[in-house]
Amino acid sequence: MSDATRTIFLDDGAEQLELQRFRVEVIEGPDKGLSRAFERAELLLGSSPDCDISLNDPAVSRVHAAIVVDENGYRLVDRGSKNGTFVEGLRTVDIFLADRVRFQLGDTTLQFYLTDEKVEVRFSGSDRFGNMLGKSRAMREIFSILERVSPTDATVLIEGESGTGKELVAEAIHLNSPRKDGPFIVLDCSAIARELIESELFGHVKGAFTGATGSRKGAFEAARGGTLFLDELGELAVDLQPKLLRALEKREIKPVGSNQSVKTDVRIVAATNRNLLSEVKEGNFREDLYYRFAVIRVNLPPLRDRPDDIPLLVEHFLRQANEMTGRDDVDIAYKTMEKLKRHRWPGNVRELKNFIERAVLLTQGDAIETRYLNAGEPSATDVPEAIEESSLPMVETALQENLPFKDAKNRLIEHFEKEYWGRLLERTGGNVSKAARIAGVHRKSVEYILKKLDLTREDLGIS
Ligand SMILES: Nc1ncnc2c1ncn2[C@@H]1O[C@H](COP(=O)(O)OP(=O)(O)OP(=O)(O)O)[C@@H](O)[C@H]1O
Repeated sequence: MSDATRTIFLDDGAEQLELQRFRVEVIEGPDKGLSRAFERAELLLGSSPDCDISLNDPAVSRVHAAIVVDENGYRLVDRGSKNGTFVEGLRTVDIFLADRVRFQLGDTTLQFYLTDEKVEVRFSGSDRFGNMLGKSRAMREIFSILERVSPTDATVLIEGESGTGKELVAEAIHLNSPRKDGPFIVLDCSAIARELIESELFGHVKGAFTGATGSRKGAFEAARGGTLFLDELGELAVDLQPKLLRALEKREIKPVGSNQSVKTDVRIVAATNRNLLSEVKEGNFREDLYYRFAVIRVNLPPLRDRPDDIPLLVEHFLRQANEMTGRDDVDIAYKTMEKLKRHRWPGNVRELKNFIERAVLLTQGDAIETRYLNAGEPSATDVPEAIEESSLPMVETALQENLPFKDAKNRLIEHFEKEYWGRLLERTGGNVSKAARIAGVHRKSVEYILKKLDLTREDLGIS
């Protein structure tokens, strides 16, 4: 056990890690002079703006290495970087750090310092918060924060890549707050036309603009007594930001076209998959508004950084998929689970959930297979030419309609599935069992897919 850290087990099953605050400084390289102190159980170093120490060094990988703290001490762990992590000229994968140790990532040299200040980090004793599951230390640290902040009225900012569970966290905060019997209103700042967003947020009075034939309540009013979840906050137009700031600070709003203020009664939770601090630096997001939101920040790590959560999630989604498809026999082999733990999951938990659902549908035996899993992130060369060509017009339309990426992708997949099953059933003369055999899926799955795609026998020309 290290002198600088120790874990205490608390009565409610929670753990508390006592550690010495530490500092990392760039000694050599493009970011020379950069120095930051931390009191966290894990932090990331790399060239991605989402890393805790973000380096402008082209020889550094996006997520290059991590500093992980536990009761054994402070470890420097290489995260599969291209050019390696070095200590004293030796390439290292996982090494304990002591005060003043220097290490090298790409062309950057950094130094680790322990400060005299002691801090405590808590991990929940539970592997769920609301409908959110997770047993990794990173998630249990987040659950512990959520357990403490949910019952208050504090504004919370949830950050994380697409599919990491931001909306689920927002919902769980609401359901664990005294406002749980009030409304939970979601406003996706990226999905509303620029000229309508002010009225969507604050409402409008009759005649406020052309087409405003009556007055209408906005999201702040609709969420009265409950929680307002502002999704994709980073997409909010800069000229609307001062109005939102005013609404948060004064706790009052002015509907468009009215000069009377109305007192609000909402708890605000916001989410973003952009790094808002970089948006502040780029001038796309107001600094004062950022700090108004950043009082409590919850940063959901990508799934690839918490493989310990995968078995729990897989079992949960497997149960759901078995129920949904009316099958109760599909299971998972140990080796398959290990493969899933190593996969990179660029679409995070959403992708894992979809994968399990698809795998259950397509599996003929009683164990899910990984042959439907891409080995890595899909690249342009993975796309067969014919699909590439036929999907182009849909991509064009989606871009013209400003459709969010997720919706555009789902539309494309749905289109493909309809075409695929339509043509296959045409070939088999409407024989579902034969189509299932050719496609290599269970007959029940085909019936489920047809129902899901809303394809009737008539559409398919089956008599
Ligand atoms: N920890 C978790 N436990 C159980 N289900 C999860 C977890 N995280 C995410 N999910 C599920 O994954 C899917 C995606 O989650 P969610 O929509 O909350 O992600 P998001 O971060 O808001 O995504 P986006 O930024 O694309 O809107 C949902 O079906 C959600 O229920």
